[in-house]
Amino acid sequence: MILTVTPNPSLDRTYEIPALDRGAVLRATADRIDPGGKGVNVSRAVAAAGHRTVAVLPLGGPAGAALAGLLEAEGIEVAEVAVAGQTRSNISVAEPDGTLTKINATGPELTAAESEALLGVVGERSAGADWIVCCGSLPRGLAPEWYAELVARAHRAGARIALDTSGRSLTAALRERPDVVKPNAEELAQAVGRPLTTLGDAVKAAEELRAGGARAVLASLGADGQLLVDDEGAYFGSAPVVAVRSNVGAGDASLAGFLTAGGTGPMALAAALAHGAAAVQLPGSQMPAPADLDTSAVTTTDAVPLNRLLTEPVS
Ligand SMILES: O=P(O)(O)OC[C@@]1(O)O[C@H](CO)[C@@H](O)[C@@H]1O
Repeated sequence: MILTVTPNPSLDRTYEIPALDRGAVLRATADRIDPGGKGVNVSRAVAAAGHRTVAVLPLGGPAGAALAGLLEAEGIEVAEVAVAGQTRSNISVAEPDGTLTKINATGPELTAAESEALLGVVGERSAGADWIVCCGSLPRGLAPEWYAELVARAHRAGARIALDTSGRSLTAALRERPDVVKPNAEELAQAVGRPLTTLGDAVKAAEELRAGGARAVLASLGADGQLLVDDEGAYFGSAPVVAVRSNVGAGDASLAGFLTAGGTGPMALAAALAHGAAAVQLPGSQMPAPADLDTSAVTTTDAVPLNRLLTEPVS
């Protein structure tokens, strides 16, 4: 079973439009609502692959109720902490050339009691979890060390932890030795405080996160591919994408693929790549089902071309 924790979930609304014209009234050619938040997406991809998952969520107001309803319709068990604030709605505006503009709301402020209740529910639901997957931004009211506390408690309960967050909440959690952290290139650069221009820069940065406490680093590098750095060494891989439709949730789909494929080594990296490539070719934050995956085109290598320039360098 994979238990996901999303402290700041959302209803994700996606509007497809011909072109983003600032200041104009724009008519959408298509729109959709997805249950959202990074851990929620991991649960959706895990469920789509036929594995058991439970999503731990603070939920409040009509958007919170709608989110729970959408997840239940996808067959995902929700472990809810009722909160007084309103669950947020996040907006994506997608253009035909693959450009995506996203507005993420702040979300509710959690009280100290709600924050503790959330940790409590994770503790209650951890029994039998193969992985506890902690994802996304922290809502107001939760200290940057909240994930560190969660990782410490989950390790005491014997579970493996995957963490996908950024900034201070990522760096503060490293000391508790999360089993996998999953930054994107920007988050990796931010964590080490330097630009990344080559694959070698990304490997060095991942090693620095490992020196800080992370046991393994799965880094998504956009169109360049993904990097896995763990005790065995460094692996790099890529998967071709025919046409980008929406990259929202692609990193979450990758993480789900990685974990359901064992959560370690090059086979799991290949699964992460196949899931990420499938997700960007689907609308909104739709998660790929097994039929969407094309594993034949994925390549991985442990001979990482360190001098290769990143197509989207982070400065
Ligand atoms: O504001 P956060 O927590 O950083 O990110 C939230 C979010 O952008 O992440 C998911 C995609 O990864 C979306 O479903 C959701 O809207």
